Amino acid sequence: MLYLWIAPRRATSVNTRSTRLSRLLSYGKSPKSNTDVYSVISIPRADIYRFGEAHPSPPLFKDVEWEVKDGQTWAVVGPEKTALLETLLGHHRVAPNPPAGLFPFLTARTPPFDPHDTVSIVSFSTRNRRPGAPAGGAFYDYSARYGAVREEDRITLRESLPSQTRLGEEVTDADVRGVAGKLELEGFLELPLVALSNGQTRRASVMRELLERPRLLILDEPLTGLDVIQRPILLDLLYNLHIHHTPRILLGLRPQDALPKWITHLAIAKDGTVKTGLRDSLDYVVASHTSKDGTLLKNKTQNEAKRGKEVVSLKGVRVAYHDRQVLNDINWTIREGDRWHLHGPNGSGKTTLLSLITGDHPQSYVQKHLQLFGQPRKRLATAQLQQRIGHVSPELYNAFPRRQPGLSVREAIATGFESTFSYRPRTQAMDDRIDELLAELGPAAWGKTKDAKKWDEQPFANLTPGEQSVALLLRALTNRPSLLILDEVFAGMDDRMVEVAKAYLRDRLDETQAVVFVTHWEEEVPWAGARRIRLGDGSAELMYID
Ligand SMILES: Nc1ncnc2c1ncn2[C@@H]1O[C@H](COP(=O)(O)OP(=O)(O)OP(=O)(O)O)[C@@H](O)[C@H]1O
Repeated sequence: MLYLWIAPRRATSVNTRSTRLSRLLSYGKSPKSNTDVYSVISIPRADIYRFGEAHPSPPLFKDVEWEVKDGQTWAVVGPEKTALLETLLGHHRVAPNPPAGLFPFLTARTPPFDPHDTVSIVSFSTRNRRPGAPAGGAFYDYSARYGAVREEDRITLRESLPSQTRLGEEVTDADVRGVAGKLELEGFLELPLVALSNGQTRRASVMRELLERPRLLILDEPLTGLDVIQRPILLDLLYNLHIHHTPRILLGLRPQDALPKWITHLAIAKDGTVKTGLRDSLDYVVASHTSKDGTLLKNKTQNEAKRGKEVVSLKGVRVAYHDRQVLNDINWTIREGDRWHLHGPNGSGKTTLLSLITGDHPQSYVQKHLQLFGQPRKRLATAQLQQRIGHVSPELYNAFPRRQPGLSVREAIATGFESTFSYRPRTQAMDDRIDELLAELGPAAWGKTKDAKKWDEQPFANLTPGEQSVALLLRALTNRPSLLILDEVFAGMDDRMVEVAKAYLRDRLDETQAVVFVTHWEEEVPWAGARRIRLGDGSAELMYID
């Protein structure tokens, strides 16, 4: 067993504790001196196995030697980083068991802390079920946030916060305001959770964990979905928390995440090994994800004079919730063959704007000018509209059904033909199209040769998060839709999957297909000459590069 110690609940007064929580979360204090320097993480030399797998099955990692000392700042990187982080959470077996426990700083103290109570993870690589979503993996209606909020979705951010820490201490209003302020969430505390944007939701998850006051907080891919302004704010906050031990922080970073300056050490999990050491002593290069050939769009339809027919036309579009104006007077025309990069800070209204185009937003019916595929939105049934749009988004990813055993990968991809979320019988032509897409974008293309043939037969829910993202991209492509909306489409994918998907989007789409690509990472955009539309302060700014 991984966790050897059970900590007795501590009996310190609630008020003293919560005052201390507020104090420790504040900036500008020097770290407390720590004469008892314990190892934070210790794996002297061990192999790591999946639980339940009999000897002599090959280990997940062989000959791991990893020691994280107080005062060091570590990031875990590499294609197998999530498995290494899972090991810290007790999901895998460490053999032999580290004699002082995996976390000597917790277990070597008197009385010891139980890591179950004091080590937490916020993971954006394996996405969590949205609070309020049905248990058991059934599909839920992610468009609920756009209409009248239902009773069960009414829970606000403030109501979703813990009232007690992991160790039973009270979380006060001052604690909540302190953390909300640092994560720029003060203005959202009274909003229903469903109303929060993707970036706001991610910051809210970090907030919840901080209020629970773990002793070690692991953040897997914390920069996913954050805009360029929020990234340094979050990293600064994490660094300050780390040096004050409130709590200690361990980061899991994606290949394209620049290493924060304050990271001193790396653990690289790759090919069944874990290399550890000072960051400069290891051979680790951040992936650039820029287009390999760097050429501008060859597609002639980017030229204004030769642009194709209108696919979407918006004039004077507005969306407001009570006194909160989210979109104000937006004008935008998308034409056949266009490649758009839609960007803007977290909460600027990107998802809202796209939900008008996909017909998910009830206010799409009341816009003065919203023409889709040459017709007013009102004249198009939503189902008919959605069959012409291939759509990937974090909201759709989270809502996609993951019942066990549920849909197979092939069945999940096939739901794209009718833009549904449940099993539909397939024709031979549909299977042929799926085979074609699998050959170009599936496991054989990103180098997973083992079991590649059977990849599409397994349950969708069993895929890794990156593989699920690939399957949902295939789902969006099945119908050769006139409009593709790709919102954070590469989330969770590894380097190779991203390269393959980018090459496909660059070279294999039909000339007439229009694409709206949403990302906070400029380097993810597959086309060097994409048009740009930026949202901010409720309005839009257009940039054409021809
Ligand atoms: N029902 C609602 N009531 C009040 N505000 C809402 C509601 N729904 C959305 N909002 C607000 O509208 C704003 C725009 O949200 P949206 O999801 O469109 O942002 P975004 O640009 O996609 O953000 P991100 O980059 O974080 O995904 C957010 O500030 C959000 O809190």
